[in-house]
Amino acid sequence: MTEAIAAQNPPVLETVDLSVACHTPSGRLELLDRINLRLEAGRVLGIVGESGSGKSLTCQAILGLLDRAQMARSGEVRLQGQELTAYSDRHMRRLRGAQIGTILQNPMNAFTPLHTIGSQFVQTLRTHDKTLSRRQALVIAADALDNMGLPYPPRLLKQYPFQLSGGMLQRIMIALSMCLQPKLLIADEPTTALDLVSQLQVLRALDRLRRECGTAILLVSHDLGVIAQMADDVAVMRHGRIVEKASVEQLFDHPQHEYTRLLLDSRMTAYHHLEQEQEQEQEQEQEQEQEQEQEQEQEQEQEQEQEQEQGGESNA
Ligand SMILES: Nc1ncnc2c1ncn2[C@@H]1O[C@H](COP(=O)(O)OP(=O)(O)OP(=O)(O)O)[C@@H](O)[C@H]1O
Repeated sequence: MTEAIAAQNPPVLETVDLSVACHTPSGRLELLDRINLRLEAGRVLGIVGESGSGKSLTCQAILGLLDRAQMARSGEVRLQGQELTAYSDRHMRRLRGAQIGTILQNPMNAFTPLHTIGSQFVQTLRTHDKTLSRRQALVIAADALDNMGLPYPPRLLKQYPFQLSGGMLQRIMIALSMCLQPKLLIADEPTTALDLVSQLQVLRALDRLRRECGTAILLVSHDLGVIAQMADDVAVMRHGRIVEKASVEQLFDHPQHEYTRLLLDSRMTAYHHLEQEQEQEQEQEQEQEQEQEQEQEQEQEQEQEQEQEQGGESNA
């Protein structure tokens, strides 16, 4: 009975033993080893791990974006219970955008440089709903930008990608996702290239997407702060494998795997170093201030002495 209910409500994303190998002149190289992930609607699954651990490759394998001449994928990728690995490239292209959204580290790559933001909205929205007129699509686009708190949507729609900041483009991408309401959003280091204020705005936008559209988000980040803030569950990757999976609370409070502890420690150490550096800077500033004060006092004393001497001389 429970199995029947589970089959009726499959997770938005499920990977079963997803593996990727690369053909090299010296032989076959295993890059991803039996990745098993499960992500429900409206939830955020974080993937963390050091550089080269296989986070981006996992995203590409799910999206069907691997270079087939170079890489072999095995295992299963299911979107709401539908197995995707047998889909043609054309079918996958249709699925990406309509049901699977992507937000990548460099938002500039997601836009065509030669077209305005408005044209890109119109093109994308009309690909998914052919009954929409250009004017209707622009109204939807302006609403979506406004809804995302982006300033002056009509002006934004007339601008080209190169005229906008990275944070702005990321939020425009999320606004576009809001229109398409994908079941799954794959966000690979979406805040890495951004300043702190833009990071916060993008994370808030992602949070709205999941709350208001029920989109399930696979969030890759090397920043444990971002994961702690956004994710419900976390998978820790190392050398192409998942070494630990847990709820975000469990992972941060009671990490089980040695490598997870190391990752958490290195973050603490990084913060510790930062704090130490800041303290040292403050101490140096204080010392400089004290030295300046002392110099000023000495100058004042010298001036007073000179005045007294001059006073003494004139009295004499
Ligand atoms: N096209 C490719 N050909 C051969 N090896 C590749 C290719 N793409 C990735 N790899 C290798 O696969 C491994 C995982 O790479 P991946 O980009 O997924 O790491 P990552 O965890 O996303 O790292 P980062 O945080 O630096 O982006 C790395 O060892 C990388 O060198």
